[in-house]
Amino acid sequence: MKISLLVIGKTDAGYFVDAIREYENRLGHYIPFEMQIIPDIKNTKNLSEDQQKEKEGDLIVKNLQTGDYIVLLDERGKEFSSLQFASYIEKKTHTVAKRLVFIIGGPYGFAETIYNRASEKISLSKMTFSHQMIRLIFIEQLYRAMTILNNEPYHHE
Ligand SMILES: C[S@@+](CC[C@H](N)C(=O)[O-])C[C@H]1O[C@@H](n2cnc3c(N)ncnc32)[C@H](O)[C@@H]1O
Repeated sequence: MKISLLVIGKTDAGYFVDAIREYENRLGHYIPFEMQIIPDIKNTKNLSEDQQKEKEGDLIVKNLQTGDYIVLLDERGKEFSSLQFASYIEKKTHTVAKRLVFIIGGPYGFAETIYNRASEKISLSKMTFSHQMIRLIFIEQLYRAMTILNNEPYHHE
């Protein structure tokens, strides 16, 4: 199984870029992982929120592959502890043959078509984070999960 994180827009703040790269590199020692970046939509001023979400949705769909298992990161999704998330990932390694694809929405979230396409929604907190910040929080949690599954002394309860 390969894990993909599909995101909209380049990470522009340098402090996020460095931290995300650090955790991406660490993750690569445990599991095939890629962050796929979909370019930002241009001229969003002329679009309604729904139109922007739909355009982003079309681009998301273009980046999906047959057989992908799709999980949306969404503040209204299911919440896990870090131990529960580790066990969730472990189970997915037995059931997902190809790509486990996590998707982070744009500034207004996801279009209805993307909600319909996904198998699950996961929340990292009831609070809302910026689409840039949630990348780092998610990648760190994924790394934490891999260290838990490998009995390494990163996570402490
Ligand atoms: C600025 S938020 C969009 C918030 C928007 N109001 C909504 O209803 O989705 C951008 C993206 O970051 C992700 N995100 C933000 N907070 C999150 C959280 N607590 N848990 C999981 N994903 C989150 C989601 O993918 C969301 O679509």
